[in-house]
Amino acid sequence: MADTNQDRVPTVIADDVHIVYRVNGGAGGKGSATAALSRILKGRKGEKERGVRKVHAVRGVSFTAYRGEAIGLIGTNGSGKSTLLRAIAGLLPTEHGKVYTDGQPSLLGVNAALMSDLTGERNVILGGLAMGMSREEIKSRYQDIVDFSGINEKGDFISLPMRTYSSGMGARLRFAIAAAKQHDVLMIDEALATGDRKFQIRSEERIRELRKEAGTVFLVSHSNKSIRDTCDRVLWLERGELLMDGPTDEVIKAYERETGK
Ligand SMILES: Nc1ncnc2c1ncn2[C@@H]1O[C@H](COP(=O)(O)OP(=O)(O)OP(=O)(O)O)[C@@H](O)[C@H]1O
Repeated sequence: MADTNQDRVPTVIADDVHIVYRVNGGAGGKGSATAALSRILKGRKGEKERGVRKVHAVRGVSFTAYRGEAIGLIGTNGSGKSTLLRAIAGLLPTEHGKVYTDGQPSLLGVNAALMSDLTGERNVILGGLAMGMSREEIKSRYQDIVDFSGINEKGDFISLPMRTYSSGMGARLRFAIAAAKQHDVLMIDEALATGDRKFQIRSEERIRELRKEAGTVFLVSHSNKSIRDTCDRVLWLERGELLMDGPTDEVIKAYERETGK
């Protein structure tokens, strides 16, 4: 983090953000056919009685992220990390509060949709086009993307359909595609956890480069080591609330004390 606010350019401002999921048929037995039938017989009633359950996943989170920062998101399972990232990416509406972003944030999750029946090669092209790269740009970066992914280290896998890849190989290719482009705000959800150690080191290096190129990087990870190696600031979420926001070392130490991890 820079020392003063003066030269810092904000890239993401979250202002009292609340995210609520609505789940149909979430309450015990309410998704069953008999429950549906009894609802029809009873007539239309309030949301709760129709079996819509609300999950308040993010509760009043506020922070400002600046250009050049790499920010880690930590917290135990279900604490709201992925939900917050998806809201920043504009994929989820806020119930209350607002998210302001400078430029288009890109969310890279291990579940990012690539086409499993198409070859790795076709997916590199499609992924590049989906990120707004031109065909020429993709062509000129193609080899770098394949080399970075390491997919071809053990043979010519890039010309095979992606369904033949292991989950780690798929995640590496997704990361390599996303990292080929300079992003204003790049958000990475657990991508590093799926690669092997060699690939993790390579991707951590790339995250550092992306930061230098003036973007902001968010990283969700359960690996405190990955967070320590790549981030200078950490947001700790618990039950949807922001428990701590500060320098990596301070926050991770407090987190480790609390969770014993
Ligand atoms: N699509 C959804 N519909 C309903 N509830 C959801 C949905 N996705 C997440 N949730 C709920 O929102 C809360 C936060 O989930 P989220 O995935 O954001 O947590 P997380 O911190 O990323 O967890 P993890 O570390 O396990 O990946 C949880 O209670 C979860 O059950």
